[in-house]
Amino acid sequence: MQIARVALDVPLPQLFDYRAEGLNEAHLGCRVLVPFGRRQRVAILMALDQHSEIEPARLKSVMALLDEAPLLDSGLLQLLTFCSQYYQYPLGATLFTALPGRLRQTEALREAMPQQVCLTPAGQAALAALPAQARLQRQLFQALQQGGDWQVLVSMGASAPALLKHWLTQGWLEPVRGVAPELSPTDGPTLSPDQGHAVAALRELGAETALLFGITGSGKTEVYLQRLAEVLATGQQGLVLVPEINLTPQLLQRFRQRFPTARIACLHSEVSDAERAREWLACQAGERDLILGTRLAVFTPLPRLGLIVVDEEHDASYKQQEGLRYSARDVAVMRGRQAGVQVLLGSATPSLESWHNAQQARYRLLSLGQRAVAGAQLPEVVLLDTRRAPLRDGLSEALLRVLRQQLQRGEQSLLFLNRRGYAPVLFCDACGWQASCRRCSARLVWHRGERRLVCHHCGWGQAVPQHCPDCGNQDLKPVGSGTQRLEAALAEALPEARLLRVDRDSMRRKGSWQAAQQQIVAGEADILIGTQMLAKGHDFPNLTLVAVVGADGSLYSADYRASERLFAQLVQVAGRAGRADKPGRVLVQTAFPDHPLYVALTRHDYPAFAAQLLAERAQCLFPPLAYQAILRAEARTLEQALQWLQQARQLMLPEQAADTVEVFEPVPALMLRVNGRERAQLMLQSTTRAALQQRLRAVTPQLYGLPTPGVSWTLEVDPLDV
Ligand SMILES: Nc1ncnc2c1ncn2[C@@H]1O[C@H](COP(=O)(O)OP(=O)(O)OP(=O)(O)O)[C@@H](O)[C@H]1O
Ligand SMILES: [Zn+2]
Repeated sequence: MQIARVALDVPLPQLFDYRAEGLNEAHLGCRVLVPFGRRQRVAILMALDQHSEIEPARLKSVMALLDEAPLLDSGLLQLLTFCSQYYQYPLGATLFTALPGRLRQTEALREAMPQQVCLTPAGQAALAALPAQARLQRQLFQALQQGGDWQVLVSMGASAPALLKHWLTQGWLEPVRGVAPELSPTDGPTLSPDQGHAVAALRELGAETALLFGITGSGKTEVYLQRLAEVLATGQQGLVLVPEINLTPQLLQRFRQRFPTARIACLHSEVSDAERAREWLACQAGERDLILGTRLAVFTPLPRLGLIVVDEEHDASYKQQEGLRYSARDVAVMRGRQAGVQVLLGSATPSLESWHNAQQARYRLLSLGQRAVAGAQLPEVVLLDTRRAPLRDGLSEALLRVLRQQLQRGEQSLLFLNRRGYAPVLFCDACGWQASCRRCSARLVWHRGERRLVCHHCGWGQAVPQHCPDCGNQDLKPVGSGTQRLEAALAEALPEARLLRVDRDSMRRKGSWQAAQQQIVAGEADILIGTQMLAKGHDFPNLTLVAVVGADGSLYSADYRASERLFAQLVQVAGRAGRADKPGRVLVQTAFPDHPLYVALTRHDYPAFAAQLLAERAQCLFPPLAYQAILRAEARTLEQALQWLQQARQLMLPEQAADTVEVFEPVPALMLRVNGRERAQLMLQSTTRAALQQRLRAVTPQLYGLPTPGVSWTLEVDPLDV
């Protein structure tokens, strides 16, 4: 009896056995339909076997084979199997994460058909002697002599679809791998010496990983374009990953302009399900040359892959925060290694992980030290000491003065504050009451426009109370500033300025961000007020001043990654100033002007700052000098969560004292309550990745066996937020 071992999209770590006749090795990676519980489900065929642990009487049968050719080729299966093991996430759920939503269901079958087919030699032989009365078959055979469009062929007769599918399964037809059009990229600018050196080095490097460290505006994108042109010219596919917020129409435009004849797939969160499935299949059929996408695009099937680029490789959005908690950057590096293609990571502020790898010569380091546009300089960074300057609504008089000068000169300014809403705290100074969320251990943020208090963690909200619910005091005070408050204060102080606020609240409607960008480029706004949405990757030529306010809060955070992030953020936002011919300036309002982070910022010295952070991490044994995994549990009460983690810890403890994996005590999470559930976590840590992986592999399967009344748990490898 033949057994099919299949992967299902369920939160269980094993594969499932079914009886299956008529399947063979060529079907591995195809989808099949199987009964599961009371339902039918789509599964992926992973292995064929003659034996099963399940008694024959209890084995159910595969109901149908859904694909003619594997949906996941052996390379992707290998990559996803690795991800499942590395991230300790069930294989089935991992595979289904990689599939576009449509292809996880049976309905998508029509779309899974090839676009173009042609006869194989076997097909030529088998169909040459068709009897005269088989009219439709003869017509199809005739039409197929030149190869044919699937949609046209299936419409030739009522039974044409069935016939063609049958011929496909017989191996008489095969999908036509799209023939790449003549690729003639338009010319880019003459490369700067740094850029030229980087491109030459990458050409020599072969299938390794390189870190392109280039200051903002140094022309990293130009280096990617150059390398992609070379790769595409040899008929290979290029995969470019960017953070969600950077995948703008402008960026796509830049790629289209350079590669006018290339077939470009654009995969991001606003692409519809149907579109995503279509593009995915087109990539798989080799009918796309260039793939521009966000995190999830790292799993796109690419039979002719020749280069992977990860732009802004330090960006936190490459990390998936639910389900399969993968880092798309790390998966890209792994994919490159498995597929034997080069991976190019780029950033002005590399993650310490990548920087460390480059220092250790695991990655090849390439640097761009100058701005690309002739004459463009890095902006001067000036610290505004607020210790002696009173702030009104978060703004100092010195800052207002500079903003006024900017207005007179007709140049744009950007005010950066990474906190939306009006004020982060609503406070009663009679009794000390603060508005806080009922379901989270978080304060409610006052959104003045909507007259509401909103929790930024769970979304719960309420109307702003007229008086203090504890003591009745009517004089409730907003404490601290969000973007809305800055906007209101500026409207009062500089009534003649045209203000534009850019944050997740003001840009909620689809298309509004795009409209705002056009407005900025057209010079229809004088002062931009924004969160990190405004910080990244944009080129606004008339923007000459960036002012940073309210950044001090992240300097002394409990999260050891906070200062790495703040630095990256400030370099990014500072990099928006003076990108064209006018020089730019950056002002930072701070009460800690001697802090090493700000000092490094004024000197534009990422390497010095990185060296200092790495020294600190080495001292405390934090990543990248150690490897971590976090086991999180949540329940109605903290007690339950901690208890479950205690049991888990017993399983996880090392058997020998010499073991290098540390398993810490469970502790309450920094944000204890979210959405009415209480959370706790325990950390595993080791100085070697292999030891940590080995321990996780040994114990994770047992976690599924622990009793979990009311407790839900997740395991995260290489967590970014601890
Ligand atoms: N060799 C060159 N000669 C002239 N202009 C160039 C050259 N390379 C890039 N540029 C221009 O310089 C500007 C910045 O380049 P690019 O966007 O590639 O930089 P980047 O390093 O990716 O920037 P950032 O990381 O700050 O977003 C762009 O307007 C680009 O067209
Ligand atoms: Zn909440």
